[in-house]
Amino acid sequence: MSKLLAAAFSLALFTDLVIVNVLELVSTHLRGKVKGLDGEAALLRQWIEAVLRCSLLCAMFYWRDVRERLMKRWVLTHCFITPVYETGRLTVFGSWPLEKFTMWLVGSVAAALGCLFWETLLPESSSKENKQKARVLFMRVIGLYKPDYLFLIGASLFLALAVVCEMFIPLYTGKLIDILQTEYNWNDFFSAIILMSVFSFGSSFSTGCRGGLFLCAISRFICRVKHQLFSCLLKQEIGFFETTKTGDVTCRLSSDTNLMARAIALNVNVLLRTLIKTVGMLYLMFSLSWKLTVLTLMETPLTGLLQNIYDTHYQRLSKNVQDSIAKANDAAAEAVSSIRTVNRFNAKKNEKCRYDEQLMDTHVIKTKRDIVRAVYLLVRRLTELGVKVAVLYYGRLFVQYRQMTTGHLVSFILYHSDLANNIRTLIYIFGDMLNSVGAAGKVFEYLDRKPEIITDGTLEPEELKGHISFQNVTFSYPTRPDHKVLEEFNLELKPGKMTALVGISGGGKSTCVSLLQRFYQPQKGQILLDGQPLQKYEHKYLHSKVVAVGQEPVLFSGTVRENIAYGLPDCSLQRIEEAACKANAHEFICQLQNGYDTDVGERGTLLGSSQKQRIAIARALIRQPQVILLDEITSFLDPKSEQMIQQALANCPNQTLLVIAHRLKTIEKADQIIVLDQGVILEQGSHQELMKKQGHYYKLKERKT
Ligand SMILES: Nc1ncnc2c1ncn2[C@@H]1O[C@H](COP(=O)(O)OP(=O)(O)OP(=O)(O)O)[C@@H](O)[C@H]1O
Repeated sequence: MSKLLAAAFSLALFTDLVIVNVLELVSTHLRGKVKGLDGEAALLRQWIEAVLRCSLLCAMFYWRDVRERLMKRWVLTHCFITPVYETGRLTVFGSWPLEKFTMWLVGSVAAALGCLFWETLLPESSSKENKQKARVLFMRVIGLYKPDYLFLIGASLFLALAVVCEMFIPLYTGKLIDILQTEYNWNDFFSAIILMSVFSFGSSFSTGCRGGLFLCAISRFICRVKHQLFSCLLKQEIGFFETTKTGDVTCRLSSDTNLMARAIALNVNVLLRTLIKTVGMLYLMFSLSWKLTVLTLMETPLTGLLQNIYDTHYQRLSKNVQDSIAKANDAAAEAVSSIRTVNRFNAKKNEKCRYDEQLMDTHVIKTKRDIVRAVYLLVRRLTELGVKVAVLYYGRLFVQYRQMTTGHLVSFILYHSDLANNIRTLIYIFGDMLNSVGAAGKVFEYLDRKPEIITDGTLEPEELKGHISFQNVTFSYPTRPDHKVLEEFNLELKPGKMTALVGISGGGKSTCVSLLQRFYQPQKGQILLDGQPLQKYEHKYLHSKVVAVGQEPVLFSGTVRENIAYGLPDCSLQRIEEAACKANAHEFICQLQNGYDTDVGERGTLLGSSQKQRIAIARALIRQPQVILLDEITSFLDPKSEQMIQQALANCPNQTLLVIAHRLKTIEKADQIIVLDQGVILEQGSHQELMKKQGHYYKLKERKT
């Protein structure tokens, strides 16, 4: 593509050179002599020539795609740069022409640089699709701001007022200088002072009001969006959280929602202020001296190009610095968390070296980043200085030739120092707004996401037997779609009976429990509860009738009472105590310092494993479930604690129990034992039957004892 572009560029350049020569010959032939570039007639001829060259080049080359549009931009600039320059030069300086072909060459280079500048500065402009997307997102964010429109309108009005007041201050400073230079009368002096004070007060007052209103709107917006986003996230299926990194989710909730709010409120605020100020200042500067204004504007493209190049490099290096710091932190954290292993292998020196290397890496990248910043600042300051010197030089000349007063020059200089900052802000804010809109895109992605597991079931029968049957279930996890954990799997859990799932690790036992809780949806087949597919049951009802207790139950920081009644806000203490009694937990809870009001600590760290398990069982039993799923709940317990849990389970004789256990001793009393391997049932029967058979169960039992 770039080769094609270079060829097209060279061909166009060559063709143009030919056209220019032919036009020159024709013109010489018609007039009989070569005309210089001075004078209005020559200027008119240049404009006509430019139109002719441009039309001929456009007719010869047919430009379609983005890159070729770049050529079109170049041809337009290339053809018209000379007449535009000449028009400006003749108006400002009178006469001072360049030689014809030097001018052509300068024009070509300037046009190429201009196009390059455009491409580098505004690369997004070439992608219509991106622009369209950004616009749609922008409008959606505006829509979300609807409840805060009053705040935003008020803030915008104050903003406009503040900017207008601010703009007049330099003008009156200049006026004051002019008044002081002449034989002034006190009236003029005082009225100028009063006006300046009014503008200063108006500007500060409006800025304060504007800031307050904007911040209020932003804060309300962020709260609303975070609430919506969090509700949407909670509705998503478990598979979503497995395929999405936790960091991504928290990032959407924290920084992206903030960025999104900034996209409209703060950025629009800054954009509006800078835009009004820039336009107003340009107007006032033009009225003070249009020649000096044109001179100062020459700095703009250069500043833009510089800022863009700097931003690209600085952002890349900043990201590298962040990555490198993260690596250094990881190295330190790993060494500290595994300090026993480090000591055991006497690897302190190695760890020190590893950490030092990472620190050195960070230092090198940081130095590179700082050099880039220093060079940028140097070039920027030099450019600013150059323009300032030019403004002062020409300003002095204009004052000398009485084309402007000293006061006007002072006002102009005050505006000029602000103008450069404003233009830089305008360039920066454009990129920042696209970034923020990008963040909004990510937030909307989550807000719009429909959970893959639909929870619109309505069945809520008063009586439930707890008869479960897996019918030809085929399932693979969303993170590993090619690995079938269950294939054409069939299983029956009889009501009021205890079924035990045993087998070697990875056989698919816990997967059955997850499917019964509807954490995932099987790809094929169905799971029936009392003859009805699980999805037909009302979501909350299902989760109160089918409950699970895991190997390491998670308790939340709060009291014992809050943990048992988790998710049941209006539960009475009597119900809580009943559940605790059934779970064999009441006794130990009463012995705790504050009984049911004892704090369990973060994730229940203040309780022992068996105590946590029994609270988790109480939390399950309080819902009066009909199906209880127990996934290796006694694995880590000592025999006494295990016995307590067994007693607790004996208190639920009418429930359907599905027990997963590695300690086969705990499930000997089960009504049926199922041996599972690679998602396939190898054997099933009672303990006695399976022992008699001397098959897989027998071997497992032998291995474990
Ligand atoms: N969330 C998950 N995402 C992807 N694969 C998973 C996930 N959970 C389990 N697996 C895989 O599914 C298969 C069955 O796992 P499962 O946990 O159901 O077996 P298990 O019999 O309960 O094993 P264990 O006794 O070790 O708990 C294994 O190959 C496992 O690696």
